[in-house]
Amino acid sequence: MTRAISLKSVSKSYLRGTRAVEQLSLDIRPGEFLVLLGPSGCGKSTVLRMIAGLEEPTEGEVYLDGEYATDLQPSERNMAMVFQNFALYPTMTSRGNIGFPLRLEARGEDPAPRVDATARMLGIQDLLGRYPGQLSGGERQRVAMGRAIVRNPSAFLMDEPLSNLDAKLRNHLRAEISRITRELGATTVYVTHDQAEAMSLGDRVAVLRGGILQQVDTPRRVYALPVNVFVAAFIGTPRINLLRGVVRAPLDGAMSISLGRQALRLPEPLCLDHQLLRVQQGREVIVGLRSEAVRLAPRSAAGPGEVPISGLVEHVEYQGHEVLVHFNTGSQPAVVPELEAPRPQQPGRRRRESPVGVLGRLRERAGSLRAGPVVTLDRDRDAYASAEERLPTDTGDLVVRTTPDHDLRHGMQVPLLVDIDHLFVFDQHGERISPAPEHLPDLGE
Ligand SMILES: Nc1ncnc2c1ncn2[C@@H]1O[C@H](COP(=O)(O)OP(=O)(O)OP(=O)(O)O)[C@@H](O)[C@H]1O
Repeated sequence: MTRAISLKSVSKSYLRGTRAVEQLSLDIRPGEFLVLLGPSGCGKSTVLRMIAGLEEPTEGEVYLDGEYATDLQPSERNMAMVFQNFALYPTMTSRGNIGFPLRLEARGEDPAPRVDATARMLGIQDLLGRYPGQLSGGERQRVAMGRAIVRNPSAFLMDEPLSNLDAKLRNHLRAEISRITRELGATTVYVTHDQAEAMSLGDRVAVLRGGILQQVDTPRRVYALPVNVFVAAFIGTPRINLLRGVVRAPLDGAMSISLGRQALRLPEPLCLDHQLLRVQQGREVIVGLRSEAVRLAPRSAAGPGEVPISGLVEHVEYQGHEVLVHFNTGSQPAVVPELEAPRPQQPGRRRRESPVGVLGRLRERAGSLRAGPVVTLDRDRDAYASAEERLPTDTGDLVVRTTPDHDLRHGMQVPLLVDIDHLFVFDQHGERISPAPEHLPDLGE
């Protein structure tokens, strides 16, 4: 059994006035694996709890299989929840823990056959006689999964179920959760702040920010066509390069986007998306370049759609199979306040004056605006300029992913080719303007 879950303009305010979720509408298809993704405090758990019936929406409605369900008790919804702190009863064996919901639900019925079938599915038959204190973290989480599965629920609601486990186990259980939910065909809503987890698990990913749904789409599409600078920056590792640019569209010359000391000349004939950028002439924009959109190669090697720039090597991060090269291209990074983490420092180099004051103010502003404009360059022009003048630039403004076979050292000037097909342009409010919002290329899905 599986079910459709629909939220219609759902909002939730808590007593002290916190607006945790704002006008959220979402249709989750039967059997779908939907991931709710966003930074801490963006309202993911509140959405999940409203679906479970543990929290009542302040406004809006919940529908299950098309039926009005806002007022249904949690027990009437036939959903199972799995939390990160998989609380098992310490005085019961795994068999007792898994069979517990059945004993409540179907009194007098022998739970053993269903407990055994569930344990087989999870590969934990050998653990049925053990108490929680005799199990590892991963084994305990599997028993907790067993307790959720055994009732044959129509939907699973999972709130960061793997966050207490180490990375290796997390990867392993992630694959298992994916397998089991697909085998059962149950609709699954999974909360995480880990974008890699979201991308690997979800049929679709719903990205939240400040209680507002930003985008819901397949992992491939949220990566390839983020609706705004927040989604672009939240999805993908290393983080997308976001640079401040100005559109130059002279009537009698080639169009380009100036990036401070250098410019990206848009290849001619201009594609439709770039023609549409003409109206931005003279305006500040945010240029988004993923680390794979730039390669280390001379101008002479440029293919169609590749334009040359150059960068000064600031820092080289060896990662074994690949290398992340931090370049200084003389451009100014655009800041996404909620996502800004301290940049790594190079050993032996002193950080210039701390930018905490200005960035702190920007963060406060972003917090008070909640999901308002991400970066308002015009109004914050002075604040941004001063923030950036004081930002440490010794880790570069452009991170490029490459193979380990380049011999790169600090201070080298390196020719780069930017693949303009992978260029994003966002307006001053952080909304994507190129590729144009209505542009939906066939991604072969
Ligand atoms: N019971 C409550 N009373 C008051 N405020 C609450 C309550 N529960 C959550 N909040 C607030 O609502 C907002 C959203 O919280 P929620 O737990 O849904 O976020 P989250 O995205 O799941 O965060 P995390 O990833 O840290 O768990 C936060 O600002 C939080 O402080």
